Parts: sequence; C-alpha cells; structure tokens
Amino acid sequence: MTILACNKLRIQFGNRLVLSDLTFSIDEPQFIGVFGPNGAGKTSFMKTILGILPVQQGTLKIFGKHPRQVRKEIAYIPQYQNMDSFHLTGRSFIASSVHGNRLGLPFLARKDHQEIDRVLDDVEARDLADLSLMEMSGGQKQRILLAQALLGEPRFIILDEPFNNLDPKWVKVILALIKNIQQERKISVLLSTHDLNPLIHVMNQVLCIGNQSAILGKVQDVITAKTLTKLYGFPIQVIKANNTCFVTTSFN
Ligand SMILES: Nc1ncnc2c1ncn2[C@@H]1O[C@H](COP(=O)(O)OP(=O)(O)OP(=O)(O)O)[C@@H](O)[C@H]1O
Repeated sequence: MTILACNKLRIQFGNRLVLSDLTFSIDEPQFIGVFGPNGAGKTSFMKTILGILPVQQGTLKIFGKHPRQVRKEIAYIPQYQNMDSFHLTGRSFIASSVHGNRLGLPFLARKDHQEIDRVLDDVEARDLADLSLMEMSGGQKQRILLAQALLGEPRFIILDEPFNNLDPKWVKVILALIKNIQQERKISVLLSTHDLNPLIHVMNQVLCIGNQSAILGKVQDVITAKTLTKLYGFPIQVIKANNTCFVTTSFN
C-alpha cells in the first residue's frame, strides 16, 4: 500500500508560495530524512501531512486517505517543546496524553499503566519514569517525548528537528532507538534536521526541500553539491570519504 502520495501539492500562506507542484510517493515503510534551508517549508509540509494545514492545491494522501482521517495513526514531535515549565515526572508527562488529550492528568486504568510501561521500555527509559522533567537532560527529555509519541502504536512518526541542542552522543542514542523501532514495527519515519551527517547511514531516502520544490531519493543520488547548492541557493560541498559523505559549506 502507498504510504504517502503527493500530487501537484502546493503550500501557500496568503501570497507567500512555500512549495509548489510537489509530486512523489513513498511506497513502503521507510526512514526518511528531511533536509533543507531555514524557511524552506519542512515544518509546513509536516503540518500538511498531519492535517493541521489544509491542502490548497493538488492532493496529499496518507495510507490512501485524507490526512484528517488517519490523524490517530500519525505521531508528531514538534520542533519546539518547552518541557521545563512542567512540574511532572516522565511517567506523568506521558500519562497526560494517554487518551489523546494533551492537558490534565487523566484517571488511568491498569491497561493505561501497562501501555506507559511499554512505551518507556521501547525507548529504554524506565529509569526516567519517576524523574522530574526539570531534572532531565535534553537527551533524556527527547526519549520521554519519543515514548509519548509511541502511545497508541502509530504507523507513521514525524519528528521536526529532534536533535536541536543535543550533543553527538545523544543524537546517536536517539537515532538508534528510532531506527530500531522503525525497522522492527515496519513503520514510517519522517525526521527533519539541519545536520544530515548523522542520518546518512540510517535513512533509506532523503527528502530535500528548497527553492519551493522538493526531491525525494537515495542519499547518493540526491546529496550532491549540485543539487544542494541549487536548493540552498548557496555553495554547498559534499565530501565523500570512507563510505560516507559529509555535507558542508565554504564560508570563504
Ligand atoms: N502560519 C504561517 N503563516 C504565514 N507564514 C508562515 C506560517 N508558517 C510558516 N510560514 C512561512 O512559511 C515558510 C516556511 O516555513 P517553515 O516553518 O515550514 O520552514 P522550515 O523549513 O521548517 O524552516 P526551519 O528550518 O527554519 O524550521 C517561512 O517563510 C515561514 O515564514
């Protein structure tokens, strides 16, 4: 079954055209990295998949349906989440959305507690269950957010720049967890980042967004100096070495 299909999709805010004529499909569960300059439309595209932003022109189908019809099957970790203001433990934070609601602590049945334990185990975070969010590091909070996203066993997970302010060790840990879950459950992951390098060996395909358009393809086909320089409108170098490639800029 086709997972995601866009046909001549256009995203626009008033007169500001963000993306136009997007046509591509994802036909099997994959890990897809989303890459592109600031303001290119990565978040807007993700919000359109979620049905938060309307499709203005063209079509976008997810699991063959309109985004709003499959909302419960898609988990979303937005770009900015200030968890410091919450006087909650990891478990309480996850519990606050166990019934799909985001605010307030619901009464939890035994099966809800089991579900919370399950998602904590999924991200190897049982030790964080009783720790206050205020005491957690960025990487620990990211694991709690991921656990919350796994409630209800989503078929599609969208993560908008989850690695902001994380050091390379935590990026590696979180990325390995996500990749493991994606492969084991055969679900789809769309993850945006400004640093593509940690994803090079993890993603199946990359979606490069820029210049009001997007290209989906294998890393070796899409991550080239020519393509990225065009999408960024700025010189980008791609250095290939030791079976990997590094995306970099020249500031000279
Ligand atoms: N609700 C909105 N109303 C008007 N313009 C918007 C709105 N949301 C986003 N935009 C504009 O649409 C463009 C794309 O924004 P978007 O946040 O999708 O980009 P992005 O690729 O995610 O950027 P970044 O990498 O900086 O997070 C930007 O020019 C932004 O100013």
